[in-house]
Amino acid sequence: MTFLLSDIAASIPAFDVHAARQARERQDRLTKPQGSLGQLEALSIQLAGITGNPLPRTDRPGIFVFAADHGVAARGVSAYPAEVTAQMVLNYARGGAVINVLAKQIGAELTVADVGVSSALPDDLIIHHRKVRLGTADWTEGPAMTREEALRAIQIGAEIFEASGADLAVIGEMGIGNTTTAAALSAALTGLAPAELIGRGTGVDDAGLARKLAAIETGLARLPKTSDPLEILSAIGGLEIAAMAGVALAAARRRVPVLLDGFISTTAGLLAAAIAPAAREYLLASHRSPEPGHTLLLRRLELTPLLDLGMRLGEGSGAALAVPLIQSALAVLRDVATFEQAGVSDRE
Ligand SMILES: O=C(O)c1ccc[n+]([C@@H]2O[C@H](COP(=O)([O-])O)[C@@H](O)[C@H]2O)c1
Ligand SMILES: Cc1cc2nc[nH]c2cc1C
Repeated sequence: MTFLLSDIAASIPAFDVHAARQARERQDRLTKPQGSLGQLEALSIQLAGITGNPLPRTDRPGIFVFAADHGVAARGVSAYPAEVTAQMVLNYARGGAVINVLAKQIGAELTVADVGVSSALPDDLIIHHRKVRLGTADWTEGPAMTREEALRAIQIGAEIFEASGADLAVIGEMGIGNTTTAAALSAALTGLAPAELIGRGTGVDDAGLARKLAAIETGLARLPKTSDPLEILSAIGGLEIAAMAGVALAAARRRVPVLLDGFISTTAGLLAAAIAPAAREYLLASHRSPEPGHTLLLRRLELTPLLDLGMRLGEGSGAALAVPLIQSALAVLRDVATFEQAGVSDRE
C-alpha cells in the first residue's frame, strides 16, 4: 500500500454543520437553563459535527502512547537521563505507569508503541514493536531523520489507529528530551519565538533552560527554508510526534475525535493540521500543561482546554482524565428529557 499524505489530507471530511445544528437545537430544549452546562454544551455540539451524528457516543476510547528517543537529549536539555524512555516502556508493558492506572480507571484500551526507542526492547514485551530507527539524530548537528522515516512514523500511527476500532483517540507520548523537540518543531511550524515556547519540561534548572534555547536556536538556524511540514518534521523530529500526527490524520479521516494531551501531544495536533488543515476541526484539548508553549499552541489552534490541573506528565494522562467529561457531556445530550417530554415550563 502506498501511503500518500496528500491522499489522507484530501479524504478528511468536512465538519458536519447540519449534525452540529441538530445537537445545538436539542441542547436548547433540555430541562436546564440554556447554557447552564457551560463548556460541556459546546463540546457535545462539536462532537456532533465531528462524528456527523446529532447524538454522538464515545464508548470505545483508545489511548495511543508512542515512545521514541531524541538525539538532542545528549545536550543536557532534560532533568532525566535518556534511558528513562526505554525504562518507562517496560513500565507501561508491566502495567505500572500512571497511564496504565488511568486507562483502567476509565475503561479505555491502552496501546503502547515503540517507534524509535534508541535501545533494543525485549521481543516478548507486549507492545507494538514498530521501531523506525534507533532514536532521532541530534538535530542541532544535522537532520533528525530522513523524509522517508518521518513518513513511515506517520504511517505507523495511522495503521495503529486503523487497527484499533477506537471511537475517540487520545494521543500521548514518552520521550526524554521531547519538550525541546516539540518547542523547536512548533517554532518552525508557527514562527512563534523559541524563548516563549520553552519550559522546564521534566524539571530542568535555569542552566538547562538556557541549553534548551541554545539547542533550538542552533537547530532552527540550520533548518532549510521551507514551509513543507514533512521537511520540517524530518529536520527536527521526533518519531513519536510523527506517529501521534498519524493517529490524528487517520482518526479525522474516519470522523473520530482526537483528544490532545499536553505540549508534545498538541505539537502533534499542530503538525497534523499543518499537513491537512481539515484535521484541525477534529482536535479537542483535554487540559492545559504548565509548559508555556502549550498555551500558545492551544491559542494558535483555537482550542479551549477542559481541565487545568497543573499536570505536566504527558503519556496521555491529562487526556485520560477528560474522557469521562466528554462521555458525560454526550450522555446529557442523548438522555436528558426535553421541556416538552417532562412537562416543565420553558423560558418566557
Ligand atoms: O505533556 C506535557 O505538557 C509534558 C510536559 C513536560 C514533560 N512531559 C514529559 O516528559 C518528557 C519530556 O520532558 P523533557 O524535560 O525530557 O523534555 C516526555 O516523556 C513527556 O512525556 C510532558
Ligand atoms: C519518570 C518519567 C515518566 C514519564 N512519563 C512521561 N514522561 C515521563 C518522564 C519521566 C522522567
